[in-house]
Amino acid sequence: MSKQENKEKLRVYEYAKSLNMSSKEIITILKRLDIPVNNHMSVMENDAVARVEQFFKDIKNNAAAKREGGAGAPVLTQSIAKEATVNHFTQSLQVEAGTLEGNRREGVRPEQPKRQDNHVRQNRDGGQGQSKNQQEKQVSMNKPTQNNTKETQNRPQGGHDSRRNQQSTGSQQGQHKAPHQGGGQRQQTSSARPNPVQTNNIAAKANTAVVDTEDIETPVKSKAPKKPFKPNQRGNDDNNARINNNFKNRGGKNNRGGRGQQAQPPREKIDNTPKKIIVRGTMTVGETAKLLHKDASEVIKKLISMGVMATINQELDIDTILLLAAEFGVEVEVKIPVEEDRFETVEEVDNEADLKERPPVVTIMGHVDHGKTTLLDAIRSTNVTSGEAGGITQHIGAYQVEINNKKITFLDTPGHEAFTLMRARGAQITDITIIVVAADDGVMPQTVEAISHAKAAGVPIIVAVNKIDKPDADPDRVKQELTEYELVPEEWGGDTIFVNVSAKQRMGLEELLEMILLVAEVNEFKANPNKRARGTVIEAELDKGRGPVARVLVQHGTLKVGDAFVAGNCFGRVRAMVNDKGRRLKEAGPSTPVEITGLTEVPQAGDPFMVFEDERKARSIAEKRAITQRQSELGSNTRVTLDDLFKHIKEGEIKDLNVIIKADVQGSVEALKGSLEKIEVEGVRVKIIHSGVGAITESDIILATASNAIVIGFNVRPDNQAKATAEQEKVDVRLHRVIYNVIEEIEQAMKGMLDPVYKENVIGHAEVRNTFKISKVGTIAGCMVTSGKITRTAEARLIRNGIVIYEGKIDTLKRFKDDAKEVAQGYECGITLENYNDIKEGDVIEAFVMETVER
Ligand SMILES: Nc1nc2c(ncn2[C@@H]2O[C@H](COP(=O)(O)OP(=O)(O)OP(=O)(O)O)[C@@H](O)[C@H]2O)c(=O)[nH]1
Repeated sequence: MSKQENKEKLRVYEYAKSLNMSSKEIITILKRLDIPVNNHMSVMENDAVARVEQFFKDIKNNAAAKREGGAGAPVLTQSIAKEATVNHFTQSLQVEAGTLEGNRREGVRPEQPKRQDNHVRQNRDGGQGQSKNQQEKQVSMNKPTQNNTKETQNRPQGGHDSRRNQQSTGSQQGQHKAPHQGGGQRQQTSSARPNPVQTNNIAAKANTAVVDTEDIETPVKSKAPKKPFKPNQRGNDDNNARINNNFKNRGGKNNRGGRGQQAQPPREKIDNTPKKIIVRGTMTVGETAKLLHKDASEVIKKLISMGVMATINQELDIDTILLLAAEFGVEVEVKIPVEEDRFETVEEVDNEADLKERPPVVTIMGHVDHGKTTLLDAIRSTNVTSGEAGGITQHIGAYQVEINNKKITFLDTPGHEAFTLMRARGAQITDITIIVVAADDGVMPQTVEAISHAKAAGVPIIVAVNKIDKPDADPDRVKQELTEYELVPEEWGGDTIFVNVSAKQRMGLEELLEMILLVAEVNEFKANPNKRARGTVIEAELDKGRGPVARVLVQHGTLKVGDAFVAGNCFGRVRAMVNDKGRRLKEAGPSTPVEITGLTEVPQAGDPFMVFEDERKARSIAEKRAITQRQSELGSNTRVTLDDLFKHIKEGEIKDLNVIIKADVQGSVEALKGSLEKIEVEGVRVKIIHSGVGAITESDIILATASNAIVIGFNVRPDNQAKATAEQEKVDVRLHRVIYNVIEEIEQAMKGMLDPVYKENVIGHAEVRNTFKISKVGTIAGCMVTSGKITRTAEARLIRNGIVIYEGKIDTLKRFKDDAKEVAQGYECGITLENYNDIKEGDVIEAFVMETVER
């Protein structure tokens, strides 16, 4: 048999290791199954493996049958039944182990290996003349080690199958006759291993009749043997736990008397199995065993009986842990830790059945003086007179009105800056936007901005054409103008709702409110009121009398007085809660704006808000958030820039490149829009989220921040405020004067080919003093370096009478006969130019390098 073949055989110790069992156990099973086996080095035939596996299956089925027999019994009873099966199995192993050991001691071997094998083996083991038993015992002292585990881990489960297959193709004859032949490198490593035998451990081992030959190949010292063995001592680590268990399974010290024929029942073990464990995620078998107060081997056996072949370091998923714990009769509480300090990112999925309709949250936006504030006031007062009586209207950042027994929440701060600032802070609180356009003024720059902001946020738009009471009001003109921005009225075949109103005369307000309800109905805004509250801070301030005050929009769940909460980096407990009518509330459900007191500090508008179980928890989360924020402020920006655009595209983070265009004239805006929208690279397109004429303003930058956009300025510059904000928010602003350059830059960036900008750097000059023509080499210029230096890798230009007559690379650079990397000023050198020979005395060679410049 060749060495190669030998290596490919599956041996008992390898198979045992793959199951995280000892060779001894496998040998015992093999014998029990009447399969001829000598020792750990015996080759496992296909058939043998199959039969051992069948043996395990039988045990499993047996256990399952027992379980079924006891169906209906509580888990604990079932697991006891199961335990009995395993114990039975262990006991039978013990009996056989005892017999085997007895045989060994008497020098009886089931099958004597060839004498030569022994000889080979002894030589391999260092030729120390030890008897086989001794060697095995000593080897077993070098008990489980990380290497051992690693080996087990590295070998894929069922890895022996492949070996088995290989075996079947090779010669199978004589395997039993010469089990020790070959052995390969691993065996040799074992011989090189120091053998720090601990006498007391030898004694322990001898007593316990353990011959864990599986570790023969582990060339690592083990810590385990250093500890004197105590039968019931639990190992400090899983490896130790396994060793101890091995000892226990074989009877331990107390088995001394019965060694040979009889196995004593296992020592009575104090059952310290916990009633309940808390699981916070996947765990390894070893970790699970520790948590269950079990030996790893016990857990592994249990897993085998459940049909799971696992090694000590194998990860168990939560489902398996749950089943396993049930097998041991242990209750499990699964607590998956969420990143609570980033609670705004945690999406809570509610059952459809728990979701209840909630009032829509509406923001009013539009151009200056088009009547936003007047409209908000009109709606509020309309409702106060027609709706709830009493209460002093409070400004709490938002208010609710009721129409047709349905509520609508209006955010009190009109304007898209506030809206987008909120959005930039991650708060999505608006469900519907109302764009107010004065009928006498028409669409103005901020109208367009407002539309862009609403669209970027993906919020439905209702157009309120205001000031229709004015004599020069022309609502149709407004409709006409808005078609350019894809806001087409329904009567013209579009899907945008237009309502004519007069905020001042309070005309059309009811219709506007009804339309809001209609849009809300279509969009089905819902939330689960029966859970802890989550929302957003709309405003906050420090009140002289009441301390920090936050106006909060509850978005999910119900906020109650007494609730502990986190708002941004602040925390508190709801001391008092007031609504927009000045009424004290005990509870506030979804879409309700409330003013709360009980904070320790003042949060910021747009901060996320969430209730936690107690104030201590809230405090710790707020503190963590403060630290994280400080770190992220120090850290790098995550905004899209053209320079890292390709990376984002590649990583699939970007599907659209959001762009804001500002130009000097409308014509340029249109030209740029048209060309940029045509660009498509790898499925990524340019999306113009806003465009306009005029300087780049802070509002543009805020929109870019909220929408992760880049800003292109064409013949315009950012104003000072915008510049400062762009720098602070790290928004990529590109300024251009040539349309072609804009398009090329964007296209290249999307293709990941944004070429670095190069700058030429002249590093030196050399004057040609002589020329030599050499066949096959060409013209060598004998030069004197007159300034700087000439380097071998530089590019060169040949200058004759001030005119560049050639530009190319330096081919060779020599000092005398030797190649030189560089030659400095004042030294002579020989230079040849790549593919150029027409060099004349008096020419000047200018050396330069191209350097990349940071953009
Ligand atoms: N005739 C008439 N005037 C109106 C109407 N609505 C608002 N106005 C007037 O238009 C002017 C501007 O109204 P505001 O409500 O302050 O407009 P705004 O959009 O809130 O303005 P900013 O807060 O500056 O952005 C005021 O003088 C209002 O009285 C209306 O329906 N009809």
